[in-house]
Amino acid sequence: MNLTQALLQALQARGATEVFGIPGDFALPLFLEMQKAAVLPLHPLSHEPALAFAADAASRARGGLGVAAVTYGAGALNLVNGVASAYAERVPLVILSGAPAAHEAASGLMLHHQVKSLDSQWRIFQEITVDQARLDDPRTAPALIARVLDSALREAGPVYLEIPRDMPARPCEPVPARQTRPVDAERLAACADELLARLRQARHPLMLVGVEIRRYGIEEQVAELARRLDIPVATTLMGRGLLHDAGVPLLGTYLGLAGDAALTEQIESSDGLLLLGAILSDTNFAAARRPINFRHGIRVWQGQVEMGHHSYHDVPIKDLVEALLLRLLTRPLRPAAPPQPWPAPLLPSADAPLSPGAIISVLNEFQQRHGAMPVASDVGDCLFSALDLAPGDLLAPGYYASMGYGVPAGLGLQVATGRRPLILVGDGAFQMTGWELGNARALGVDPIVVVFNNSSWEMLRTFQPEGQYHGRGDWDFAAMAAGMGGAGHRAATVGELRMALDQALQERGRFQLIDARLPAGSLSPTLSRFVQAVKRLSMPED
Ligand SMILES: Cc1ncc(Cc2c([C@H](C)O)sc(CCOP(=O)(O)OP(=O)(O)O)c2C)c(N)n1
Ligand SMILES: [Mg+2]
Repeated sequence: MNLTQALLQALQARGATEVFGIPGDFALPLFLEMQKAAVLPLHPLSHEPALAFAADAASRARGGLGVAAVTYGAGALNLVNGVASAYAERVPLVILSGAPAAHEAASGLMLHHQVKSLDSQWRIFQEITVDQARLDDPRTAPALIARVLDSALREAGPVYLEIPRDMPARPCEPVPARQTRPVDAERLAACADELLARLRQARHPLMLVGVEIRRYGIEEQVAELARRLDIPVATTLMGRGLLHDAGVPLLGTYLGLAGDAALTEQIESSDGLLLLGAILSDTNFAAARRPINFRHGIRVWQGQVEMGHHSYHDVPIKDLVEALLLRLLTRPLRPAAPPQPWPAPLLPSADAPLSPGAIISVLNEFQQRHGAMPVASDVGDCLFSALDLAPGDLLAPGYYASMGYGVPAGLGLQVATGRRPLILVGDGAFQMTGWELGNARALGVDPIVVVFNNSSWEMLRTFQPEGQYHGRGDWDFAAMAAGMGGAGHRAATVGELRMALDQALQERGRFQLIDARLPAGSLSPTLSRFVQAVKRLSMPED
């Protein structure tokens, strides 16, 4: 066995099902050994930012590790934004970067792709990953790989492996199997007992769930916990789509002033708010009608459990939920609530012009007729619109909010799960990474893409109408599809969009690109409310 085979087997054992990559001379030996090993399929894309987004989505959609492989310097540094997104969004991504061989590093010459020093790249990735290792000795490589990959899964974050180009073919021992750290049983018991006591004392307990319950694969257990606690559940913006088919009475998504007023009141007035795996971010809580006093609640995040003025450390969320369930065995289990039928969307008339809201109504009606599809959304008003989609699988960088995520994420989702996705993307974001659709044929995937085309960076114009630089011009995206191996559709009315979606669904084997033409200035209802909320919050109370 060589180092590459050992590495790939360890990745596969920890849930990876593919590698997205773009080689370069410092990574060619690694790519050739990956090809020879044939442990994981190797999927090239066109630009490194897409590698990170595709691997991110693969991990979110199926669980386990996502993997992106690049060359040193120009390749790896092109990946930085996507890795930073995975760090912020808590995604276990593995970056494999080629690097100069030991004798090259010792040559004393400035090497091509080098920045300030040969360690510059290492230092940059230290800042955006939870663990790193340089595999420059086959004797230490197995233990280093095991430690770093286990860090990615334990902390739900990206990790960095630097592989000098004289190492991939070196003989190497297998990588040890995954090790999970023992949890202090006494601390776990004390924490679970106090948490339940606080919930029992509360008159209006409520559970607000976030991304960690997906990252640690505990959605089913959390649904059972909600049933046994017999308390209502809501999701944060980032947690939208969680528990949607878990048979719990979901109240909806908390959006503060930008969301449902009754739900906002119920959450902000709860005297026993259990924040389970949710990040305390502005996207989740900035639009609060009144600041939530988390001291009165319980916050479970990144292995910490905060209650009142004290916290328990090293209490993994998965172990905590299991401990709580064990303490609730005596309570009658409520039968799983039937999934709530999503209200039949009221479709505007067929000749009505499109708006973000109308697009969502058509998509909800389309999915009601043909079955739910997983959704990958980019950042822009398409993401705010997506919050009005019927609850379903939704992948989006709602917190880090980098544009360019949607198309690569949809490709990664279908490669990793085989499920055909709907991709929602603005025209501005499509201009960044939409061209990766040209790889759909080679990847064997055929997503249905809806471009929210308002010829503008409309979110920015909403916040700054006086800006003269928000216009993006009239790009004919439908005409561009054929050149990339897909089918293009253009829709300006509700009827045209509905027909384009039905046609798109009928055709398999080619991606479908629907250029949904939006009148200038049309905003989704949720973004309009969000903008009003942010403006209200930024004006000091008079
Ligand atoms: C990579 C990247 N660059 C810049 C931004 C800032 C930004 C937004 C956020 C605020 O950071 S929203 C937005 C415009 C998006 O345009 P489009 O995709 O057409 O969507 P829409 O027209 O619906 O706004 C930009 C440039 C970003 N989020 N990500
Ligand atoms: Mg736009």
